[in-house]
Amino acid sequence: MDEPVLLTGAGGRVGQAILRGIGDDYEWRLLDREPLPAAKVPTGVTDADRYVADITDASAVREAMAGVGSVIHLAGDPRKTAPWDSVIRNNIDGTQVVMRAAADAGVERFAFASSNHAVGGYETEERTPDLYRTDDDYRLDGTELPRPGNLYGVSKATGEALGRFYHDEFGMSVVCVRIGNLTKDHPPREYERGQAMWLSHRDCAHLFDRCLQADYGYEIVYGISNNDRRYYSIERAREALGYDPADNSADYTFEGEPKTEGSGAGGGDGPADDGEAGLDDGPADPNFPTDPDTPTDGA
Ligand SMILES: NC(=O)C1=CN([C@@H]2O[C@H](COP(=O)(O)OP(=O)(O)OC[C@H]3O[C@@H](n4cnc5c(N)ncnc54)[C@H](O)[C@@H]3O)[C@@H](O)[C@H]2O)C=CC1
Ligand SMILES: O=C1O[C@H](COP(=O)(O)O)[C@@H](O)[C@H](O)[C@H]1O
Repeated sequence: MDEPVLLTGAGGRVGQAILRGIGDDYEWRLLDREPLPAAKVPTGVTDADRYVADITDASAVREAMAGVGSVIHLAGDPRKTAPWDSVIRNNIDGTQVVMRAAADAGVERFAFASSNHAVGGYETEERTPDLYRTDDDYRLDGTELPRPGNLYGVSKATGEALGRFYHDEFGMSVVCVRIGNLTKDHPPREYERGQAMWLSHRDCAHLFDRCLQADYGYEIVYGISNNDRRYYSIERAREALGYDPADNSADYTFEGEPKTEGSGAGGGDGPADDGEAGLDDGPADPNFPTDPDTPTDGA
């Protein structure tokens, strides 16, 4: 696959985890409404391949989309407390603009950053906190109906429905990745839910790499590491995409320290953050105030 890959939201946490892991493997078009500092851009990406644009700007998105073979669409408001006006604009309208431009440009593969919050409503009082524990065998596998627990989750479920539409009507291959909780170097600290849905940086890069390589029609998969604690199945991601995660939150203490000194996470494969030097995390989007109850440590 030699055509460029458009990455929206390239300057954010997920975008940087992807670029740190597979930044040298593709010809990128990077789009973000915030200008990307050099430290966030892989070597080899020219100024001409960097787009400072809002995803609701259809003509700017079409310009960035010209000649693109695949899209990873991350840009949006990531806050679970995001108000309706923001999710309507950034997550729903923005996703419609990006998917429409992709379908019109004949894009082959489209990976959409959905979220655990599209199904947060399954975490009922009766099921929690047992759900987050190793000995509980309840699993969501992507075939269940969306059950958002907030308006942000509604916007992600809507993005999944838009993907279904663009697959059925335009033949575009679409994978919706219900991302869990991405943190760098270690799972979320002292947070059972977060440890059950941890996605390490290297597993994140590997998963989106598979989204760019595999053959699929329309898929909904869960984007978490190979955690012992889990209530999301990763079987569909394995089968449909060839996802083979390396990390497991069980390799860390509840406080986030590696259990085996010197081995890092993943059973001796080196530290979980084994990405390229030169790219930094940077702040999350300055336009969106941080969720008051979201741990930002290590993200
Ligand atoms: N970080 C996580 O653990 C999870 C993230 N996600 C989803 O993954 C995607 C990326 O999330 P993060 O990287 O954590 O967020 P982030 O806030 O760190 O990055 C988002 C990036 O998108 C850009 N952006 C936002 N709205 C835009 C717009 N209208 N036009 C152009 N650029 C825009 C921002 O400038 C920022 O660089 C989001 O869609 C989020 O909902 C889903 C589940 C978990
Ligand atoms: O969709 C998202 O989910 C993660 C995990 O949710 P949380 O409620 O356990 O914090 C969140 O950290 C991230 O900001 C959000 O985009």
